[in-house]
Amino acid sequence: MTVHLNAKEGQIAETVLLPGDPLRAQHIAETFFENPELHNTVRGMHGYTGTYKGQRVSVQGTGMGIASSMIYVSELITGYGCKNLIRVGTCGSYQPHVHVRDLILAQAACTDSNINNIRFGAKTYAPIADFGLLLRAYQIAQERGFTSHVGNIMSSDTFYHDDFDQYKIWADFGVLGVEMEAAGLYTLAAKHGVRALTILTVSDHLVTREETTAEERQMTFNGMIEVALDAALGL
Ligand SMILES: O=P(O)(O)O[C@H]1O[C@H](CO)[C@@H](O)[C@H]1O
Ligand SMILES: O=c1cc[nH]c(=O)[nH]1
Repeated sequence: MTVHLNAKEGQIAETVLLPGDPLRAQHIAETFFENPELHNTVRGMHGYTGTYKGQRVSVQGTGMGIASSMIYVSELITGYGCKNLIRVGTCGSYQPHVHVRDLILAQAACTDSNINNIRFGAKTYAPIADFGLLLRAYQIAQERGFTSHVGNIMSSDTFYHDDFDQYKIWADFGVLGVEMEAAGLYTLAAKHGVRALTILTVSDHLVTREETTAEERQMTFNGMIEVALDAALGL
């Protein structure tokens, strides 16, 4: 047990999918896992372990934001020995060519969080995905015919900005979209020498203002889950 997870030793697999939403964790376990078992109940942040195509795999909700998700990522790595961490989340698109329901494979993550300034001071650390996982996920997405974009994203501490148009500075530098966790995940994975990737489904669009429903965000977006699970097979 760790401070925020009450799974027993050995109850969590080396590969863990990480949605922000604990109800998406339940949906993933019930839809994709054989024999899913609930491994965490602390704070209602549900986590499940089962098998996928015969390989043990877990899914753990992380909550929203770098602060919450880094607690779970830290405990999964240091408390349970997890080695392959794949975030499966939603994001807003910053780019006209990146459409709602497209996939983004986050090669790297900018952030407005102070989390890395605490570590690195005035120097800038560049949080990046594991290249092997990224390549596998991209190839699988291509084979399945999913529209996917590989590139830089923004992990923001702020969902509601006072100035809506502030995203344009990032869009001008090619950043594809915005979520709230990947930069923390990539930084911790690098520190501990484990693999990490973030796969996102575009749930809303900052340019066109198109949106999806909460139910769709919780219950669908299964394409990215298939990509994540198949990319981790054999690891
Ligand atoms: O869909 P999830 O994984 O929660 O990800 C995105 O959605 C939340 C904001 O609505 C943030 O956690 C953001 O990163
Ligand atoms: O963090 C997020 C997630 C989805 N859409 C956004 O605009 N931001």
